[in-house]
Amino acid sequence: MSEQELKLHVPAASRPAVLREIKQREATRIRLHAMYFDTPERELARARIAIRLRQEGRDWVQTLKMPGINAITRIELNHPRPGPVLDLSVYAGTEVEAALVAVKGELGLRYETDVQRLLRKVRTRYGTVELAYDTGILRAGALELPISELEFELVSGRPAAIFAAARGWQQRHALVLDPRSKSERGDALAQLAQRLADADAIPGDDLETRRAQAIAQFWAPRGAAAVKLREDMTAPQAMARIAAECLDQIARNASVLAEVDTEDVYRAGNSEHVHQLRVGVRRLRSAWKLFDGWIAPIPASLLEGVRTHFGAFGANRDQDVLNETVAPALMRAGMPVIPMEAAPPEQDARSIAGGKAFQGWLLDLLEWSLDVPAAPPASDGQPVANGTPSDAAPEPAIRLEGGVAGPSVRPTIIPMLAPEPDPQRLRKQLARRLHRWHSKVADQGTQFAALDIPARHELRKRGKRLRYSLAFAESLLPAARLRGYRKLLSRVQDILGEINDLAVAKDYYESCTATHPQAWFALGWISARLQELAEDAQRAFDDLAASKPFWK
Ligand SMILES: O=P(O)(O)OP(=O)(O)OP(=O)(O)O
Repeated sequence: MSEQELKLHVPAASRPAVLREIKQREATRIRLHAMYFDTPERELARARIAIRLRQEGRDWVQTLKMPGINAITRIELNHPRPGPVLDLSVYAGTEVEAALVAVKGELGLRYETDVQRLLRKVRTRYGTVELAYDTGILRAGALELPISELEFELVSGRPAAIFAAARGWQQRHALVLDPRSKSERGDALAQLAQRLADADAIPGDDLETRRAQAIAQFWAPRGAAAVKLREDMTAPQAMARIAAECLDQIARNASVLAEVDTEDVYRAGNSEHVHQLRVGVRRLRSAWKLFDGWIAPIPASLLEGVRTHFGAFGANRDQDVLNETVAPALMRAGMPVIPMEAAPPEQDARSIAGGKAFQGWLLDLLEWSLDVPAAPPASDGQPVANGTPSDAAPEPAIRLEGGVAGPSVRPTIIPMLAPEPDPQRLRKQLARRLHRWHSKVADQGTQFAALDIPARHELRKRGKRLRYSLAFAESLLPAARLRGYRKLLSRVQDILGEINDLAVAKDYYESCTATHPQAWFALGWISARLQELAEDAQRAFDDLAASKPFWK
């Protein structure tokens, strides 16, 4: 059995209004106390399995959950139990038997949840959704985290029903998408409890620092993860897989920035989360370009949202780079202190990340990514590129035409068998496009010294797009050739990145020379460094242009 569900965090300020709205219609209240099990080595969590025993009112239910085919689907096996007795024999002969037989360690209680759940059904035109508003505690050892979330589970109809319901609640109450299940949070909390216990066990006066490091690790930024594509995937399927990965990176960093676990207690979000969120957005935009023409055009609202939000986070990022990278380098080089801060960006990262506009965009993106539409057939009747709409009628194999004026009716004959798709189509398409992109970057790059600033900026963006896209296609391309190429490309990117940071800093220091003459020091230093970097960039591009082809 599988469940389709979306979860939104309810910030403290929104709780009274959410509660009021839930109670407007008849709602059922139930107390849920769940115990989750794993081995000391976290073998179940590593296999992405969660097993719990839960007291639901008076009943006991044993549940196993695993990830399903997409971000909102999970496989769920439920077994009523007479009491708090975990019975693994119920999984004999099921799809999880092999995974459980492989578990070596002894299962034990690892973390618990204690939740008050309010349940209510909502009907939308796409189907019925059950709302569950959970408030309570997640506990692992001596550590606790609050639970405050609204879940939307599909009861009947299409997944669009989940989004139709969730969108309204999200916009009315400023809710925040949180991709983590309770079990994922619980497992991470249990690991933190263990790390803190380990830190305490080692004597030394840096105990506080070690504890602080362990705590910060719990909310560590979510970097880019590898994507595995299969040769037999269609372009929309491949795009969906890539989009899921990018969205996860964006949403997880955003939820830390929105302080979903830490409101008013501890500041978990920092500049690295902003950076990684933006990396996620850039990867997504690169993928959109990579699949351009092979999938249906990206909806205008998604494109517009990406521009606005990326820009807003970008202003925060620029300031972070200035404060954390460029200014310290200038101080090291001897610049006298400038007693002035750059003006803060219009909106800080935390309020953008938790804001209704950005969170609404995330929901739209999630819904789109679950079922990426294929490219519409071109006017000649052929699907564009890799677009193979599954529900479209097959193209006619024979057209009967005749008569001077042409027949009034054109009968269509559908072939008995659809033509066999090329099993390597996706790989070939990707290799061809990446090759083209490489040629363009290499051609422009070898002229680097002669390019003006906007052209260099454009080239940097192309380089990034190529790098992220290569990473997406990596599982289908020859690994050994790719390794060398990737190194050359990231060398180019590092240099261009520094050039970009300095260009931003230059604008800032130029703006303050009148009031702070020390800024002249910064400008002199920056221009000398930019000169060096331009020479490095030229060399790096020449090496890239001379590299062995990665696409063959
Ligand atoms: O009640 P469920 O089965 O939806 O499960 P949950 O206690 O909400 O946990 P999760 O965050 O894993 O869906």
